[in-house]
Amino acid sequence: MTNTRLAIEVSHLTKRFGPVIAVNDVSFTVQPGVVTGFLGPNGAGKTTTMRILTGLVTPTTGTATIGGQRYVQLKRPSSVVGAVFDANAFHPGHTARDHLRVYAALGGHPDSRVADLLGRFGLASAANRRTGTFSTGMRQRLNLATALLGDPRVLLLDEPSNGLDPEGISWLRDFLRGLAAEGRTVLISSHVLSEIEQFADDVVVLQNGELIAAGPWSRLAGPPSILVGSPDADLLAGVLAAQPSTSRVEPIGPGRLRVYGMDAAGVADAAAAHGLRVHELSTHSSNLEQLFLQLTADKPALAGAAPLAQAGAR
Ligand SMILES: Nc1ncnc2c1ncn2[C@@H]1O[C@H](COP(=O)(O)OP(=O)(O)OP(=O)(O)O)[C@@H](O)[C@H]1O
Repeated sequence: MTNTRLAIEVSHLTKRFGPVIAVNDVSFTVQPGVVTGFLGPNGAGKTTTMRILTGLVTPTTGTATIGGQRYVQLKRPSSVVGAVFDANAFHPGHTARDHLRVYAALGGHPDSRVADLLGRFGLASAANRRTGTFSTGMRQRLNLATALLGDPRVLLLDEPSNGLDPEGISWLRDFLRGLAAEGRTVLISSHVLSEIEQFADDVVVLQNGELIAAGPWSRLAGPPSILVGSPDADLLAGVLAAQPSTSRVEPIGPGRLRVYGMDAAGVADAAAAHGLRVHELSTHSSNLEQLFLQLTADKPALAGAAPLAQAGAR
Protein backbone atom coordinates (compact mmCIF):
# COMPACT_ATOMS: atom_id res chain seq x y z
CA MET A 1 0.00 0.00 0.00
CA THR A 2 1.23 3.47 -0.81
CA ASN A 3 1.60 6.29 1.65
CA THR A 4 -1.27 8.20 0.08
CA ARG A 5 -2.83 10.79 2.38
CA LEU A 6 -6.60 10.84 2.01
CA ALA A 7 -8.78 13.47 3.65
CA ILE A 8 -12.43 12.88 4.47
CA GLU A 9 -14.67 15.67 3.18
CA VAL A 10 -18.23 15.97 4.41
CA SER A 11 -20.10 18.71 2.57
CA HIS A 12 -23.61 19.96 3.33
CA LEU A 13 -24.59 16.44 4.34
CA THR A 14 -28.22 15.83 5.30
CA LYS A 15 -29.94 12.55 6.11
CA ARG A 16 -33.62 12.21 6.91
CA PHE A 17 -35.23 9.01 8.15
CA GLY A 18 -38.89 9.87 7.59
CA PRO A 19 -39.62 12.73 9.99
CA VAL A 20 -36.25 12.37 11.78
CA ILE A 21 -33.41 14.59 10.57
CA ALA A 22 -30.44 12.51 11.68
CA VAL A 23 -27.83 14.77 10.00
CA ASN A 24 -28.62 18.37 9.09
CA ASP A 25 -26.45 20.24 6.55
CA VAL A 26 -23.17 19.16 8.14
CA SER A 27 -19.77 20.10 6.63
CA PHE A 28 -16.32 19.26 7.99
CA THR A 29 -12.92 17.91 6.95
CA VAL A 30 -10.96 15.10 8.61
CA GLN A 31 -7.24 15.45 7.95
CA PRO A 32 -4.75 12.63 7.42
CA GLY A 33 -1.90 12.24 9.90
CA VAL A 34 -3.93 13.02 13.02
CA VAL A 35 -6.55 11.28 15.14
CA THR A 36 -9.90 13.06 14.95
CA GLY A 37 -12.49 12.53 17.65
CA PHE A 38 -16.12 12.54 16.50
CA LEU A 39 -18.13 13.66 19.49
CA GLY A 40 -21.74 14.02 20.36
CA PRO A 41 -24.38 12.73 22.73
CA ASN A 42 -26.50 9.70 21.82
CA GLY A 43 -28.52 10.33 18.70
CA ALA A 44 -26.31 13.23 17.52
CA GLY A 45 -25.82 11.70 14.06
CA LYS A 46 -22.29 10.27 14.34
CA THR A 47 -23.10 6.71 13.30
CA THR A 48 -25.30 7.90 10.44
CA THR A 49 -22.46 10.08 9.11
CA MET A 50 -19.99 7.19 9.36
CA ARG A 51 -22.43 4.83 7.67
CA ILE A 52 -22.85 7.30 4.82
CA LEU A 53 -19.04 7.46 4.50
CA THR A 54 -18.93 3.67 4.12
CA GLY A 55 -21.81 3.45 1.65
CA LEU A 56 -24.17 1.73 4.11
CA VAL A 57 -26.61 4.65 4.13
CA THR A 58 -27.48 6.95 1.20
CA PRO A 59 -27.52 10.66 2.02
CA THR A 60 -30.65 12.68 1.37
CA THR A 61 -28.53 15.59 0.11
CA GLY A 62 -24.87 16.56 0.24
CA THR A 63 -21.73 14.47 -0.12
CA ALA A 64 -19.28 12.51 2.01
CA THR A 65 -16.04 11.60 0.24
CA ILE A 66 -12.76 9.87 1.00
CA GLY A 67 -9.84 11.19 -1.02
CA GLY A 68 -12.37 12.99 -3.19
CA GLN A 69 -14.41 9.88 -4.00
CA ARG A 70 -17.66 8.55 -2.63
CA TYR A 71 -17.41 5.04 -1.16
CA VAL A 72 -19.26 3.51 -4.11
CA GLN A 73 -16.70 5.01 -6.49
CA LEU A 74 -13.75 3.32 -4.77
CA LYS A 75 -12.28 0.46 -6.80
CA ARG A 76 -11.16 -1.67 -3.83
CA PRO A 77 -12.96 -0.06 -0.90
CA SER A 78 -11.49 -2.23 1.87
CA SER A 79 -7.99 -1.25 0.70
CA VAL A 80 -8.89 2.42 1.14
CA VAL A 81 -11.13 2.55 4.19
CA GLY A 82 -11.46 0.20 7.15
CA ALA A 83 -14.48 0.59 9.40
CA VAL A 84 -15.36 -0.74 12.84
CA PHE A 85 -19.03 -0.45 13.74
CA ASP A 86 -20.24 -3.18 16.04
CA ALA A 87 -18.04 -5.16 18.41
CA ASN A 88 -20.55 -8.00 18.38
CA ALA A 89 -20.81 -8.45 14.62
CA PHE A 90 -19.13 -11.85 14.59
CA HIS A 91 -20.55 -15.27 13.96
CA PRO A 92 -20.11 -16.71 17.47
CA GLY A 93 -19.34 -20.17 16.07
CA HIS A 94 -16.48 -18.96 13.86
CA THR A 95 -12.92 -18.92 15.11
CA ALA A 96 -10.97 -15.67 14.93
CA ARG A 97 -8.85 -17.14 12.12
CA ASP A 98 -11.93 -18.23 10.13
CA HIS A 99 -13.53 -14.82 10.61
CA LEU A 100 -10.46 -13.01 9.24
CA ARG A 101 -10.08 -15.51 6.38
CA VAL A 102 -13.67 -14.88 5.25
CA TYR A 103 -13.15 -11.12 5.22
CA ALA A 104 -9.72 -11.45 3.56
CA ALA A 105 -11.33 -13.49 0.76
CA LEU A 106 -14.23 -11.03 0.43
CA GLY A 107 -11.85 -8.09 0.11
CA GLY A 108 -9.39 -9.90 -2.16
CA HIS A 109 -6.58 -9.64 0.41
CA PRO A 110 -3.85 -12.29 0.74
CA ASP A 111 -4.39 -15.02 3.32
CA SER A 112 -0.97 -14.17 4.79
CA ARG A 113 -2.53 -10.97 6.24
CA VAL A 114 -4.59 -13.13 8.59
CA ALA A 115 -1.62 -14.55 10.52
CA ASP A 116 0.10 -11.14 10.48
CA LEU A 117 -2.88 -9.40 12.01
CA LEU A 118 -3.63 -12.13 14.56
CA GLY A 119 -0.06 -11.66 15.80
CA ARG A 120 -0.14 -7.88 15.68
CA PHE A 121 -3.36 -7.74 17.72
CA GLY A 122 -2.24 -10.27 20.33
CA LEU A 123 -4.76 -12.85 19.14
CA ALA A 124 -2.37 -15.55 17.84
CA SER A 125 -2.94 -17.82 20.83
CA ALA A 126 -6.74 -17.37 20.50
CA ALA A 127 -6.78 -17.83 16.72
CA ASN A 128 -8.60 -21.17 16.90
CA ARG A 129 -11.10 -20.13 19.59
CA ARG A 130 -14.71 -19.40 18.68
CA THR A 131 -15.41 -15.68 18.86
CA GLY A 132 -18.46 -16.40 21.01
CA THR A 133 -16.03 -17.04 23.89
CA PHE A 134 -14.12 -13.76 23.40
CA SER A 135 -14.02 -10.91 25.91
CA THR A 136 -15.11 -7.44 24.77
CA GLY A 137 -11.50 -6.35 24.48
CA MET A 138 -10.67 -9.35 22.28
CA ARG A 139 -13.70 -8.58 20.08
CA GLN A 140 -12.60 -4.99 19.70
CA ARG A 141 -9.12 -6.11 18.69
CA LEU A 142 -10.54 -8.64 16.21
CA ASN A 143 -12.74 -5.89 14.80
CA LEU A 144 -9.71 -3.63 14.31
CA ALA A 145 -7.78 -6.49 12.72
CA THR A 146 -10.69 -7.03 10.30
CA ALA A 147 -10.72 -3.33 9.39
CA LEU A 148 -6.97 -3.41 8.71
CA LEU A 149 -7.00 -6.47 6.42
CA GLY A 150 -6.68 -4.27 3.33
CA ASP A 151 -4.04 -2.00 4.94
CA PRO A 152 -6.40 0.97 4.45
CA ARG A 153 -5.26 4.59 4.62
CA VAL A 154 -8.50 5.65 6.34
CA LEU A 155 -9.95 4.21 9.55
CA LEU A 156 -13.49 4.88 10.77
CA LEU A 157 -14.11 3.61 14.26
CA ASP A 158 -17.53 3.87 15.89
CA GLU A 159 -17.20 3.73 19.67
CA PRO A 160 -14.15 1.41 19.59
CA SER A 161 -13.37 1.96 23.27
CA ASN A 162 -16.75 0.62 24.44
CA GLY A 163 -16.17 -2.05 27.07
CA LEU A 164 -12.39 -1.68 27.13
CA ASP A 165 -10.56 -1.57 30.46
CA PRO A 166 -8.03 1.23 31.12
CA GLU A 167 -5.19 -0.94 29.80
CA GLY A 168 -7.17 -1.63 26.61
CA ILE A 169 -7.92 2.06 26.18
CA SER A 170 -4.28 2.96 26.61
CA TRP A 171 -3.32 0.30 24.03
CA LEU A 172 -5.96 1.62 21.63
CA ARG A 173 -4.71 5.18 22.03
CA ASP A 174 -1.11 4.22 21.23
CA PHE A 175 -2.30 2.06 18.34
CA LEU A 176 -4.36 4.84 16.76
CA ARG A 177 -1.57 7.37 17.25
CA GLY A 178 0.76 4.96 15.44
CA LEU A 179 -1.66 4.73 12.50
CA ALA A 180 -1.96 8.51 12.33
CA ALA A 181 1.84 8.88 12.49
CA GLU A 182 1.97 6.76 9.32
CA GLY A 183 -0.11 9.45 7.60
CA ARG A 184 -3.40 7.59 7.87
CA THR A 185 -6.70 9.32 8.49
CA VAL A 186 -8.34 8.21 11.72
CA LEU A 187 -11.88 9.18 12.75
CA ILE A 188 -13.05 7.78 16.07
CA SER A 189 -16.51 8.42 17.48
CA SER A 190 -17.47 8.41 21.12
CA HIS A 191 -19.83 9.93 23.62
CA VAL A 192 -17.32 9.15 26.40
CA LEU A 193 -15.57 12.46 26.28
CA SER A 194 -12.82 11.85 28.79
CA GLU A 195 -11.67 8.95 26.61
CA ILE A 196 -11.66 10.97 23.42
CA GLU A 197 -9.60 13.61 25.21
CA GLN A 198 -6.83 11.00 25.42
CA PHE A 199 -7.11 10.07 21.73
CA ALA A 200 -7.81 13.08 19.64
CA ASP A 201 -5.71 15.83 18.08
CA ASP A 202 -8.72 17.26 16.25
CA VAL A 203 -12.39 17.10 17.17
CA VAL A 204 -15.70 17.32 15.33
CA VAL A 205 -18.72 17.88 17.56
CA LEU A 206 -22.31 17.11 16.55
CA GLN A 207 -25.50 17.71 18.46
CA ASN A 208 -29.01 16.90 17.23
CA GLY A 209 -27.60 16.26 13.76
CA GLU A 210 -25.92 19.66 13.55
CA LEU A 211 -22.26 20.63 13.57
CA ILE A 212 -21.39 22.47 16.75
CA ALA A 213 -17.64 22.90 16.30
CA ALA A 214 -14.63 21.37 14.61
CA GLY A 215 -10.91 21.90 14.51
CA PRO A 216 -7.72 21.19 16.42
CA TRP A 217 -8.51 20.28 20.02
CA SER A 218 -5.94 22.75 21.33
CA ARG A 219 -7.67 25.64 19.52
CA LEU A 220 -11.14 24.61 20.63
CA ALA A 221 -10.06 24.14 24.22
CA GLY A 222 -8.41 27.57 24.25
CA PRO A 223 -5.27 28.52 26.16
CA PRO A 224 -4.52 26.93 29.52
CA SER A 225 -5.08 28.82 32.77
CA ILE A 226 -2.84 29.06 35.82
CA LEU A 227 -4.26 28.36 39.25
CA VAL A 228 -2.51 30.37 41.97
CA GLY A 229 -2.85 29.97 45.72
CA SER A 230 -1.47 32.86 47.76
CA PRO A 231 -2.06 34.46 51.17
CA ASP A 232 -1.39 37.72 49.30
CA ALA A 233 -3.99 36.97 46.63
CA ASP A 234 -5.56 40.45 46.59
CA LEU A 235 -2.26 42.22 46.04
CA LEU A 236 -1.08 39.53 43.61
CA ALA A 237 -4.26 39.92 41.54
CA GLY A 238 -3.41 43.59 40.99
CA VAL A 239 0.19 42.79 40.08
CA LEU A 240 -0.79 40.05 37.62
CA ALA A 241 -3.55 42.12 36.03
CA ALA A 242 -0.93 44.80 35.27
CA GLN A 243 1.34 42.34 33.38
CA PRO A 244 1.27 43.01 29.63
CA SER A 245 0.47 39.42 28.63
CA THR A 246 -2.32 38.81 31.15
CA SER A 247 -5.76 38.59 29.56
CA ARG A 248 -7.81 37.91 32.72
CA VAL A 249 -7.41 37.38 36.49
CA GLU A 250 -10.33 35.79 38.33
CA PRO A 251 -10.61 35.36 42.11
CA ILE A 252 -11.96 31.81 42.57
CA GLY A 253 -12.14 31.54 46.34
CA PRO A 254 -10.28 32.66 49.46
CA GLY A 255 -6.62 33.12 48.57
CA ARG A 256 -6.97 31.64 45.10
CA LEU A 257 -6.81 33.11 41.60
CA ARG A 258 -7.19 31.83 38.07
CA VAL A 259 -4.96 33.62 35.56
CA TYR A 260 -5.22 33.58 31.76
CA GLY A 261 -2.54 34.71 29.36
CA MET A 262 0.55 33.94 31.48
CA ASP A 263 2.47 30.75 32.12
CA ALA A 264 3.35 29.44 35.59
CA ALA A 265 6.91 30.80 35.43
CA GLY A 266 5.62 34.27 34.56
CA VAL A 267 3.22 34.24 37.53
CA ALA A 268 5.96 33.07 39.92
CA ASP A 269 8.44 35.69 38.64
CA ALA A 270 5.89 38.52 38.88
CA ALA A 271 5.03 37.50 42.46
CA ALA A 272 8.71 37.28 43.44
CA ALA A 273 9.47 40.67 41.91
CA HIS A 274 6.86 42.21 44.26
CA GLY A 275 7.77 40.14 47.34
CA LEU A 276 4.43 38.32 47.30
CA ARG A 277 4.05 34.73 48.50
CA VAL A 278 2.86 31.85 46.28
CA HIS A 279 1.82 28.63 48.03
CA GLU A 280 0.23 26.86 45.08
CA LEU A 281 0.82 27.07 41.32
CA SER A 282 -0.57 24.73 38.67
CA THR A 283 -1.40 24.79 34.96
CA HIS A 284 -4.84 23.61 33.77
CA SER A 285 -5.85 22.86 30.23
CA SER A 286 -9.54 23.08 29.49
CA ASN A 287 -11.18 19.73 30.07
CA LEU A 288 -13.00 18.30 27.08
CA GLU A 289 -16.04 17.45 29.14
CA GLN A 290 -16.39 21.09 30.22
CA LEU A 291 -15.78 22.19 26.66
CA PHE A 292 -18.41 19.83 25.36
CA LEU A 293 -20.99 20.96 27.91
CA GLN A 294 -20.18 24.55 27.01
CA LEU A 295 -20.46 23.84 23.30
CA THR A 296 -23.73 22.00 23.49
CA ALA A 297 -25.33 24.29 26.07
CA ASP A 298 -24.50 27.57 24.41
CA LYS A 299 -23.36 27.20 20.81
CA PRO A 300 -21.95 30.67 20.05
CA ALA A 301 -20.33 31.35 23.42
CA LEU A 302 -17.05 29.49 23.13
CA ALA A 303 -14.07 31.78 22.75
CA GLY A 304 -11.46 30.37 20.41
CA ALA A 305 -13.79 27.92 18.68
CA ALA A 306 -13.44 27.40 14.97
CA PRO A 307 -15.94 29.16 12.72
CA LEU A 308 -18.86 26.78 12.66
CA ALA A 309 -19.92 26.97 9.04
CA GLN A 310 -16.68 25.78 7.46
CA ALA A 311 -15.14 24.13 10.48
CA GLY A 312 -12.50 21.52 10.01
CA ALA A 313 -9.86 23.64 8.36
CA ARG A 314 -6.64 23.36 10.28
N1 LIG B 1 -32.35 3.58 10.22
C1 LIG B 1 -32.91 4.57 10.94
N2 LIG B 1 -34.24 4.80 10.90
C2 LIG B 1 -34.79 5.80 11.61
N3 LIG B 1 -34.09 6.65 12.41
C3 LIG B 1 -32.76 6.46 12.50
C4 LIG B 1 -32.10 5.41 11.77
N4 LIG B 1 -30.76 5.48 12.06
C5 LIG B 1 -30.61 6.52 12.92
N5 LIG B 1 -31.80 7.10 13.18
C6 LIG B 1 -32.03 8.26 14.05
O1 LIG B 1 -31.14 9.28 13.63
C7 LIG B 1 -30.66 10.00 14.77
C8 LIG B 1 -29.14 9.96 14.77
O2 LIG B 1 -28.72 8.62 15.10
P1 LIG B 1 -27.20 8.15 15.08
O3 LIG B 1 -27.19 6.69 15.41
O4 LIG B 1 -26.57 8.58 13.82
O5 LIG B 1 -26.58 8.99 16.27
P2 LIG B 1 -25.25 8.75 17.09
O6 LIG B 1 -24.66 10.09 17.31
O7 LIG B 1 -24.42 7.73 16.42
O8 LIG B 1 -25.79 8.19 18.46
P3 LIG B 1 -25.27 6.96 19.36
O9 LIG B 1 -24.07 7.46 20.08
O10 LIG B 1 -26.44 6.70 20.25
O11 LIG B 1 -24.99 5.82 18.41
C9 LIG B 1 -31.31 9.37 15.97
O12 LIG B 1 -32.46 10.12 16.30
C10 LIG B 1 -31.68 8.00 15.50
O13 LIG B 1 -32.78 7.50 16.20
